[in-house]
Amino acid sequence: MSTPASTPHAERAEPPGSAARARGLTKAYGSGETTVLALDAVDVDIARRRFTAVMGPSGSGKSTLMHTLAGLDSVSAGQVWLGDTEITGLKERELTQLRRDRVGFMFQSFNLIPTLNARENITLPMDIAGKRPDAEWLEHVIDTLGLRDRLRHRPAQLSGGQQQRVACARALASRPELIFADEPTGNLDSRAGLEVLGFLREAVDALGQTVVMVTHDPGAAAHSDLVLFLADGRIVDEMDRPTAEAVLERMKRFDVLHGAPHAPDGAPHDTGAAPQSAPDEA
Ligand SMILES: Nc1ncnc2c1ncn2[C@@H]1O[C@H](COP(=O)(O)OP(=O)(O)OP(=O)(O)O)[C@@H](O)[C@H]1O
Repeated sequence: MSTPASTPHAERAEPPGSAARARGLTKAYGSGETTVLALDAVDVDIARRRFTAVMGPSGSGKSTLMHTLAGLDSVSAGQVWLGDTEITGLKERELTQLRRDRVGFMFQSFNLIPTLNARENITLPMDIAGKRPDAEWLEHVIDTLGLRDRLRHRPAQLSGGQQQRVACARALASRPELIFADEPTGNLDSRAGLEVLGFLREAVDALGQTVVMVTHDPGAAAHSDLVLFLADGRIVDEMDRPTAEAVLERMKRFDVLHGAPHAPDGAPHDTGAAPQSAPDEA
């Protein structure tokens, strides 16, 4: 692993401020009586070079928040900026180009191409865009993710964790301003999951990237710098320097509020926590 001082990134000065920002971000699905308000006037700032986790009960709007911040989904009202560029109102073509240039994505399914080897998968988005990778940066990402001796392997010849590392390298390869990760450890065993979280952490600490991760796992959220908690389409709380225990306790308060019909073992949680009258409004 490289130290921050030795990275090519370290010399690159970035403007301070937010990597992404939203004001009054509202997303409604459907119309009339069947309208679902997935996001309800959300204000959020995603700080540069930080690892932000997004948590909340099922249906609270986590994926919708990520998709609208990334410009993958339109908004019903409000404004979204990626860096200094307001993306709400951009035409689809401009948006596609902006996403391609400035955003990296990691999803639960790695979406690797089976017939391409690891290196080809990593550079595929840039190849499609007709862009040449920054060679120094690419080699640095490959070494940081420990993929040097796996570059000629095809996905089927790699473990799940290695495949996810390739997906991580692919998200980093174009040196995006912002990486969105949706449940990136969801399909992995705990060891491989920890590896991926370590690499996302490394991407922030050593490579100076900005990461936003949606997760259901308090242990995964504990790798972040800041956890945003969503409930019913609103950011209702946040936690700096989270621990798994503190995040779990906070999540249990949602269970109390929502009746927790589906704990992992099929039984409601016995939280022992006092019911809250209302979540803390941020
Ligand atoms: N395409 C859609 N059409 C209609 N309703 C939708 C659509 N996508 C999401 N919703 C609704 O919007 C709300 C927020 O959904 P979202 O997927 O953002 O929640 P989430 O917190 O990511 O949930 P989970 O943890 O279960 O993945 C939910 O009530 C959901 O049913």
